[in-house]
Amino acid sequence: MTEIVMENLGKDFGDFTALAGMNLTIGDGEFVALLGPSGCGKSTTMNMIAGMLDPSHGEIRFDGRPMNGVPMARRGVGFVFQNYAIFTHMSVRENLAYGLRAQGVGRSEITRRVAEIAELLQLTPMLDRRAAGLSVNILQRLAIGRSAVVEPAIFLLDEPLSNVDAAFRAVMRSELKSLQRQFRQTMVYVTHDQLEAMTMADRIAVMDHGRLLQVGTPLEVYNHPADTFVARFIGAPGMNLLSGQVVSSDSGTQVDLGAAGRSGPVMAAQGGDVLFGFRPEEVQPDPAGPLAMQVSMVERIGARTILHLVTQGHEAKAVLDSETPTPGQGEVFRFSIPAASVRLFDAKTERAL
Ligand SMILES: Nc1ncnc2c1ncn2[C@@H]1O[C@H](COP(=O)(O)OP(=O)(O)OP(=O)(O)O)[C@@H](O)[C@H]1O
Repeated sequence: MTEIVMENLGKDFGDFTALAGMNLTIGDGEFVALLGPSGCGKSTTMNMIAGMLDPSHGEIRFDGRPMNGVPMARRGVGFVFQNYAIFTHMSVRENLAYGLRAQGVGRSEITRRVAEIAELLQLTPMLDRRAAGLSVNILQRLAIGRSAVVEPAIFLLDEPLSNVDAAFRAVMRSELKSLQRQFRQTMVYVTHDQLEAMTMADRIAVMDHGRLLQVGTPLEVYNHPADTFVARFIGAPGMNLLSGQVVSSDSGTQVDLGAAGRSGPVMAAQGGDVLFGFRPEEVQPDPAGPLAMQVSMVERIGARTILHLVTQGHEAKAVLDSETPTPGQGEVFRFSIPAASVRLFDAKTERAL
Protein backbone atom coordinates (compact mmCIF):
# COMPACT_ATOMS: atom_id res chain seq x y z
CA MET A 1 0.00 0.00 0.00
CA THR A 2 1.25 3.42 -0.88
CA GLU A 3 0.08 6.99 -0.69
CA ILE A 4 0.34 8.91 -3.97
CA VAL A 5 0.79 12.67 -3.89
CA MET A 6 0.55 14.79 -7.02
CA GLU A 7 1.66 18.34 -6.48
CA ASN A 8 1.07 20.99 -9.12
CA LEU A 9 1.51 18.25 -11.70
CA GLY A 10 1.45 19.28 -15.34
CA LYS A 11 2.25 17.95 -18.79
CA ASP A 12 2.85 19.87 -22.01
CA PHE A 13 3.17 18.33 -25.45
CA GLY A 14 4.86 21.14 -27.39
CA ASP A 15 2.50 24.12 -27.13
CA PHE A 16 -0.39 21.95 -25.99
CA THR A 17 -1.09 21.59 -22.27
CA ALA A 18 -2.57 18.15 -21.61
CA LEU A 19 -2.58 18.61 -17.81
CA ALA A 20 -2.10 21.65 -15.59
CA GLY A 21 -1.94 22.30 -11.86
CA MET A 22 -3.06 18.86 -10.72
CA ASN A 23 -3.05 18.61 -6.91
CA LEU A 24 -4.34 15.32 -5.61
CA THR A 25 -3.47 12.99 -2.77
CA ILE A 26 -4.59 9.38 -3.08
CA GLY A 27 -4.51 7.65 0.29
CA ASP A 28 -3.06 4.29 1.21
CA GLY A 29 -5.45 1.60 -0.02
CA GLU A 30 -7.83 4.11 -1.53
CA PHE A 31 -9.69 3.53 -4.81
CA VAL A 32 -9.77 6.75 -6.82
CA ALA A 33 -11.37 7.08 -10.24
CA LEU A 34 -10.08 9.69 -12.69
CA LEU A 35 -13.27 10.55 -14.56
CA GLY A 36 -13.77 12.81 -17.55
CA PRO A 37 -14.51 12.95 -21.26
CA SER A 38 -12.11 11.82 -23.93
CA GLY A 39 -9.00 13.99 -24.12
CA CYS A 40 -9.34 15.55 -20.64
CA GLY A 41 -5.92 14.30 -19.50
CA LYS A 42 -6.78 11.13 -17.56
CA SER A 43 -4.34 8.83 -19.32
CA THR A 44 -1.64 11.49 -19.28
CA THR A 45 -2.01 11.67 -15.48
CA MET A 46 -1.99 7.90 -15.19
CA ASN A 47 1.09 7.52 -17.40
CA MET A 48 2.97 9.97 -15.20
CA ILE A 49 2.01 8.01 -12.07
CA ALA A 50 3.18 4.83 -13.79
CA GLY A 51 6.47 6.35 -14.90
CA MET A 52 5.80 6.02 -18.61
CA LEU A 53 5.73 9.78 -19.07
CA ASP A 54 7.83 12.50 -17.39
CA PRO A 55 5.98 15.47 -15.90
CA SER A 56 6.68 18.90 -17.42
CA HIS A 57 5.82 20.56 -14.09
CA GLY A 58 5.34 19.57 -10.48
CA GLU A 59 6.04 16.42 -8.58
CA ILE A 60 4.73 12.93 -7.85
CA ARG A 61 5.59 11.26 -4.54
CA PHE A 62 4.89 7.73 -3.33
CA ASP A 63 4.88 7.61 0.47
CA GLY A 64 6.88 10.82 0.49
CA ARG A 65 9.53 9.59 -1.97
CA PRO A 66 9.88 11.78 -5.10
CA MET A 67 9.18 9.67 -8.18
CA ASN A 68 10.17 12.08 -10.94
CA GLY A 69 12.78 10.29 -13.04
CA VAL A 70 12.24 6.90 -11.35
CA PRO A 71 11.65 4.28 -14.09
CA MET A 72 8.39 2.32 -14.16
CA ALA A 73 10.07 -0.95 -13.20
CA ARG A 74 11.20 0.55 -9.88
CA ARG A 75 7.87 2.11 -8.89
CA GLY A 76 6.02 -1.02 -7.77
CA VAL A 77 3.01 -0.33 -9.95
CA GLY A 78 0.74 -2.77 -11.75
CA PHE A 79 -0.87 -1.45 -14.91
CA VAL A 80 -3.87 -2.80 -16.81
CA PHE A 81 -4.67 -1.17 -20.14
CA GLN A 82 -7.78 -0.97 -22.26
CA ASN A 83 -6.32 -3.58 -24.56
CA TYR A 84 -5.41 -6.66 -22.60
CA ALA A 85 -1.78 -7.71 -22.80
CA ILE A 86 -1.52 -11.41 -22.21
CA PHE A 87 0.55 -14.24 -23.62
CA THR A 88 -1.77 -16.11 -25.95
CA HIS A 89 0.50 -19.14 -26.30
CA MET A 90 0.37 -19.78 -22.54
CA SER A 91 -2.42 -21.25 -20.46
CA VAL A 92 -4.48 -19.11 -18.09
CA ARG A 93 -2.52 -20.62 -15.18
CA GLU A 94 0.85 -19.79 -16.76
CA ASN A 95 -0.26 -16.25 -17.49
CA LEU A 96 -1.33 -15.78 -13.87
CA ALA A 97 1.89 -17.28 -12.56
CA TYR A 98 4.17 -15.31 -14.88
CA GLY A 99 4.75 -12.23 -12.72
CA LEU A 100 5.22 -14.27 -9.55
CA ARG A 101 7.83 -16.47 -11.26
CA ALA A 102 9.64 -13.38 -12.48
CA GLN A 103 9.76 -12.19 -8.85
CA GLY A 104 11.23 -15.52 -7.75
CA VAL A 105 8.25 -16.45 -5.57
CA GLY A 106 8.33 -20.09 -4.34
CA ARG A 107 6.34 -22.81 -6.07
CA SER A 108 3.78 -23.52 -3.37
CA GLU A 109 3.20 -19.81 -2.84
CA ILE A 110 2.64 -19.38 -6.60
CA THR A 111 0.11 -22.24 -6.58
CA ARG A 112 -1.71 -20.69 -3.63
CA ARG A 113 -1.83 -17.17 -5.04
CA VAL A 114 -2.81 -18.26 -8.55
CA ALA A 115 -5.65 -20.34 -7.09
CA GLU A 116 -6.79 -17.40 -4.97
CA ILE A 117 -6.85 -14.86 -7.80
CA ALA A 118 -8.43 -17.36 -10.20
CA GLU A 119 -11.21 -17.96 -7.70
CA LEU A 120 -11.77 -14.27 -7.13
CA LEU A 121 -12.01 -13.57 -10.85
CA GLN A 122 -13.93 -16.75 -11.71
CA LEU A 123 -11.11 -18.12 -13.82
CA THR A 124 -10.76 -21.43 -11.96
CA PRO A 125 -12.64 -23.55 -14.54
CA MET A 126 -10.36 -22.39 -17.34
CA LEU A 127 -6.97 -22.45 -15.61
CA ASP A 128 -5.60 -25.07 -18.00
CA ARG A 129 -6.99 -23.59 -21.18
CA ARG A 130 -4.77 -21.81 -23.64
CA ALA A 131 -5.38 -18.08 -23.61
CA ALA A 132 -5.50 -18.00 -27.43
CA GLY A 133 -8.99 -19.50 -27.58
CA LEU A 134 -10.65 -17.33 -24.93
CA SER A 135 -13.21 -14.55 -25.42
CA VAL A 136 -12.35 -10.86 -25.10
CA ASN A 137 -14.24 -10.74 -21.79
CA ILE A 138 -12.19 -13.53 -20.27
CA LEU A 139 -8.92 -12.19 -21.66
CA GLN A 140 -9.50 -8.84 -20.02
CA ARG A 141 -10.35 -10.58 -16.76
CA LEU A 142 -7.12 -12.53 -17.12
CA ALA A 143 -5.16 -9.34 -17.80
CA ILE A 144 -6.52 -7.88 -14.56
CA GLY A 145 -5.70 -11.09 -12.68
CA ARG A 146 -2.19 -11.19 -14.06
CA SER A 147 -1.43 -7.71 -12.80
CA ALA A 148 -3.28 -8.11 -9.50
CA VAL A 149 -1.68 -11.41 -8.51
CA VAL A 150 1.73 -9.84 -7.90
CA GLU A 151 -0.04 -7.51 -5.45
CA PRO A 152 1.59 -4.29 -6.58
CA ALA A 153 1.49 -1.52 -4.01
CA ILE A 154 -0.27 0.62 -6.59
CA PHE A 155 -2.68 -0.79 -9.12
CA LEU A 156 -3.41 1.38 -12.17
CA LEU A 157 -6.27 0.56 -14.51
CA ASP A 158 -6.82 2.58 -17.68
CA GLU A 159 -10.33 1.98 -19.07
CA PRO A 160 -9.98 -1.78 -18.48
CA LEU A 161 -13.64 -2.47 -19.23
CA SER A 162 -14.19 -0.38 -22.34
CA ASN A 163 -13.82 -3.33 -24.72
CA VAL A 164 -15.98 -5.82 -22.86
CA ASP A 165 -19.72 -6.15 -23.30
CA ALA A 166 -22.23 -4.38 -21.06
CA ALA A 167 -23.43 -7.37 -19.03
CA PHE A 168 -19.87 -8.46 -18.33
CA ARG A 169 -18.89 -4.91 -17.40
CA ALA A 170 -21.49 -4.97 -14.61
CA VAL A 171 -20.03 -8.22 -13.25
CA MET A 172 -16.48 -6.88 -13.45
CA ARG A 173 -17.39 -3.72 -11.57
CA SER A 174 -18.25 -5.71 -8.49
CA GLU A 175 -15.30 -8.07 -8.95
CA LEU A 176 -12.81 -5.23 -9.19
CA LYS A 177 -14.25 -3.73 -6.04
CA SER A 178 -13.90 -6.98 -4.11
CA LEU A 179 -10.40 -7.42 -5.48
CA GLN A 180 -9.44 -4.06 -4.08
CA ARG A 181 -11.14 -4.77 -0.74
CA GLN A 182 -9.24 -8.02 -0.46
CA PHE A 183 -5.79 -6.69 -1.31
CA ARG A 184 -6.27 -3.15 0.03
CA GLN A 185 -4.16 -1.85 -2.83
CA THR A 186 -4.04 1.81 -3.73
CA MET A 187 -6.02 1.83 -6.94
CA VAL A 188 -6.28 4.47 -9.63
CA TYR A 189 -8.92 3.80 -12.23
CA VAL A 190 -9.28 5.83 -15.43
CA THR A 191 -12.72 5.94 -16.99
CA HIS A 192 -15.04 8.18 -18.99
CA ASP A 193 -17.99 6.17 -17.66
CA GLN A 194 -19.52 7.86 -14.64
CA LEU A 195 -21.39 4.70 -13.66
CA GLU A 196 -18.09 2.81 -13.26
CA ALA A 197 -16.66 5.64 -11.20
CA MET A 198 -19.80 6.00 -9.07
CA THR A 199 -20.10 2.30 -8.29
CA MET A 200 -16.49 1.45 -7.56
CA ALA A 201 -14.50 4.43 -6.36
CA ASP A 202 -14.01 5.66 -2.81
CA ARG A 203 -13.46 9.09 -4.36
CA ILE A 204 -13.87 10.46 -7.85
CA ALA A 205 -11.57 13.05 -9.43
CA VAL A 206 -13.55 14.77 -12.19
CA MET A 207 -11.39 16.24 -14.95
CA ASP A 208 -11.98 18.34 -18.04
CA HIS A 209 -9.59 20.04 -20.47
CA GLY A 210 -6.48 19.10 -18.51
CA ARG A 211 -7.85 20.40 -15.21
CA LEU A 212 -9.02 18.70 -12.05
CA LEU A 213 -12.45 20.19 -11.36
CA GLN A 214 -13.57 18.38 -8.22
CA VAL A 215 -12.57 15.53 -5.96
CA GLY A 216 -15.05 13.86 -3.65
CA THR A 217 -16.93 10.73 -2.74
CA PRO A 218 -19.45 9.58 -5.34
CA LEU A 219 -22.25 11.08 -3.25
CA GLU A 220 -20.43 14.38 -2.76
CA VAL A 221 -19.88 14.92 -6.48
CA TYR A 222 -23.44 13.76 -7.20
CA ASN A 223 -25.11 15.89 -4.53
CA HIS A 224 -22.80 18.89 -4.47
CA PRO A 225 -21.18 19.37 -7.87
CA ALA A 226 -18.62 22.18 -7.75
CA ASP A 227 -19.60 23.51 -11.16
CA THR A 228 -21.98 22.96 -14.05
CA PHE A 229 -19.61 20.64 -15.91
CA VAL A 230 -19.57 18.20 -12.98
CA ALA A 231 -23.33 18.67 -12.52
CA ARG A 232 -23.99 17.63 -16.13
CA PHE A 233 -21.34 14.94 -16.33
CA ILE A 234 -22.35 13.02 -13.20
CA GLY A 235 -25.70 11.27 -13.23
CA ALA A 236 -27.61 9.67 -16.08
CA PRO A 237 -29.28 11.85 -17.21
CA GLY A 238 -27.14 14.66 -15.75
CA MET A 239 -28.40 17.54 -13.64
CA ASN A 240 -30.94 19.93 -15.18
CA LEU A 241 -29.72 23.53 -15.35
CA LEU A 242 -32.25 26.23 -16.16
CA SER A 243 -31.29 29.91 -16.52
CA GLY A 244 -33.10 32.08 -14.05
CA GLN A 245 -32.93 35.06 -11.74
CA VAL A 246 -32.94 35.12 -7.99
CA VAL A 247 -35.77 37.37 -6.82
CA SER A 248 -36.91 38.30 -3.33
CA SER A 249 -40.47 39.15 -2.44
CA ASP A 250 -42.98 38.64 0.38
CA SER A 251 -43.03 34.94 -0.50
CA GLY A 252 -39.32 34.73 0.25
CA THR A 253 -36.39 34.15 -2.09
CA GLN A 254 -37.25 32.33 -5.28
CA VAL A 255 -35.79 31.77 -8.73
CA ASP A 256 -37.72 33.27 -11.63
CA LEU A 257 -37.48 30.79 -14.48
CA GLY A 258 -39.43 32.83 -17.02
CA ALA A 259 -41.87 30.72 -18.99
CA ALA A 260 -41.32 27.71 -16.71
CA GLY A 261 -42.58 29.62 -13.66
CA ARG A 262 -41.11 30.67 -10.35
CA SER A 263 -39.47 28.12 -8.07
CA GLY A 264 -40.51 27.46 -4.51
CA PRO A 265 -38.43 29.18 -1.80
CA VAL A 266 -34.68 28.62 -2.19
CA MET A 267 -31.63 29.39 -0.09
CA ALA A 268 -29.64 31.94 -2.07
CA ALA A 269 -26.84 34.02 -0.65
CA GLN A 270 -26.84 36.39 -3.63
CA GLY A 271 -29.26 37.73 -6.21
CA GLY A 272 -28.83 38.01 -9.95
CA ASP A 273 -28.49 35.54 -12.79
CA VAL A 274 -28.17 31.92 -11.83
CA LEU A 275 -28.47 28.45 -13.22
CA PHE A 276 -31.17 26.61 -11.31
CA GLY A 277 -29.97 23.02 -10.92
CA PHE A 278 -31.97 19.95 -9.97
CA ARG A 279 -31.54 16.25 -10.53
CA PRO A 280 -34.09 14.61 -12.87
CA GLU A 281 -34.77 12.14 -10.04
CA GLU A 282 -35.78 14.98 -7.67
CA VAL A 283 -38.66 16.20 -9.83
CA GLN A 284 -41.98 15.78 -8.03
CA PRO A 285 -45.13 15.66 -10.16
CA ASP A 286 -47.43 18.17 -8.52
CA PRO A 287 -50.67 19.47 -10.09
CA ALA A 288 -50.40 22.56 -7.86
CA GLY A 289 -46.62 22.84 -8.35
CA PRO A 290 -44.97 26.19 -9.16
CA LEU A 291 -43.19 24.95 -12.31
CA ALA A 292 -44.64 23.89 -15.64
CA MET A 293 -43.02 22.67 -18.84
CA GLN A 294 -44.25 20.96 -21.95
CA VAL A 295 -43.55 17.27 -22.52
CA SER A 296 -41.61 16.79 -25.77
CA MET A 297 -41.00 13.07 -25.39
CA VAL A 298 -41.87 10.23 -23.02
CA GLU A 299 -39.23 7.51 -22.74
CA ARG A 300 -40.27 4.40 -20.88
CA ILE A 301 -37.27 2.36 -19.74
CA GLY A 302 -38.40 -0.55 -17.60
CA ALA A 303 -38.96 0.61 -14.04
CA ARG A 304 -38.56 4.29 -14.87
CA THR A 305 -39.94 6.86 -17.22
CA ILE A 306 -37.91 9.79 -18.52
CA LEU A 307 -39.93 12.85 -19.43
CA HIS A 308 -38.21 15.25 -21.82
CA LEU A 309 -39.45 18.75 -21.03
CA VAL A 310 -39.19 22.01 -22.94
CA THR A 311 -40.36 25.57 -22.49
CA GLN A 312 -39.10 28.67 -24.30
CA GLY A 313 -35.38 28.60 -23.80
CA HIS A 314 -35.38 25.75 -21.28
CA GLU A 315 -34.84 22.03 -21.57
CA ALA A 316 -35.03 19.54 -18.71
CA LYS A 317 -35.60 15.91 -17.93
CA ALA A 318 -37.61 14.25 -15.20
CA VAL A 319 -37.05 10.67 -14.09
CA LEU A 320 -40.19 9.14 -12.62
CA ASP A 321 -41.21 5.76 -11.39
CA SER A 322 -42.94 3.93 -14.25
CA GLU A 323 -46.04 3.59 -12.00
CA THR A 324 -46.43 7.38 -11.85
CA PRO A 325 -49.09 8.62 -14.27
CA THR A 326 -47.54 11.11 -16.70
CA PRO A 327 -48.93 13.55 -19.22
CA GLY A 328 -48.46 12.63 -22.88
CA GLN A 329 -46.32 14.28 -25.52
CA GLY A 330 -47.32 17.90 -26.10
CA GLU A 331 -49.11 18.20 -22.76
CA VAL A 332 -48.09 20.37 -19.83
CA PHE A 333 -46.34 18.79 -16.86
CA ARG A 334 -46.57 20.61 -13.54
CA PHE A 335 -43.99 19.86 -10.89
CA SER A 336 -42.08 21.07 -7.87
CA ILE A 337 -38.51 20.64 -6.66
CA PRO A 338 -37.93 20.24 -2.91
CA ALA A 339 -35.90 23.20 -1.64
CA ALA A 340 -33.17 20.89 -0.32
CA SER A 341 -32.67 19.45 -3.81
CA VAL A 342 -32.07 22.77 -5.55
CA ARG A 343 -28.48 23.63 -6.51
CA LEU A 344 -27.71 27.14 -7.67
CA PHE A 345 -24.77 28.06 -9.89
CA ASP A 346 -23.45 31.49 -10.81
CA ALA A 347 -24.58 32.13 -14.40
CA LYS A 348 -21.23 33.69 -15.37
CA THR A 349 -18.63 31.55 -13.61
CA GLU A 350 -20.82 28.41 -13.63
CA ARG A 351 -19.45 27.64 -10.15
CA ALA A 352 -21.76 26.38 -7.38
CA LEU A 353 -23.11 29.12 -5.15
N1 LIG B 1 2.16 12.16 -26.96
C1 LIG B 1 1.29 13.13 -27.19
N2 LIG B 1 1.57 14.14 -28.02
C2 LIG B 1 0.69 15.14 -28.22
N3 LIG B 1 -0.51 15.23 -27.63
C3 LIG B 1 -0.85 14.24 -26.79
C4 LIG B 1 0.03 13.16 -26.52
N4 LIG B 1 -0.60 12.33 -25.62
C5 LIG B 1 -1.80 12.88 -25.37
N5 LIG B 1 -1.96 14.02 -26.06
C6 LIG B 1 -3.13 14.92 -26.02
O1 LIG B 1 -3.35 15.27 -24.68
C7 LIG B 1 -4.75 15.33 -24.39
C8 LIG B 1 -5.06 14.46 -23.22
O2 LIG B 1 -4.87 13.11 -23.60
P1 LIG B 1 -5.19 11.89 -22.63
O3 LIG B 1 -4.88 10.64 -23.39
O4 LIG B 1 -4.52 12.11 -21.33
O5 LIG B 1 -6.75 12.05 -22.47
P2 LIG B 1 -7.78 11.06 -21.82
O6 LIG B 1 -8.59 11.87 -20.89
O7 LIG B 1 -7.11 9.87 -21.27
O8 LIG B 1 -8.69 10.68 -23.04
P3 LIG B 1 -8.90 9.27 -23.76
O9 LIG B 1 -9.89 8.56 -22.92
O10 LIG B 1 -9.42 9.66 -25.11
O11 LIG B 1 -7.54 8.63 -23.79
C9 LIG B 1 -5.45 14.92 -25.68
O12 LIG B 1 -5.89 16.08 -26.35
C10 LIG B 1 -4.38 14.21 -26.47
O13 LIG B 1 -4.59 14.37 -27.87
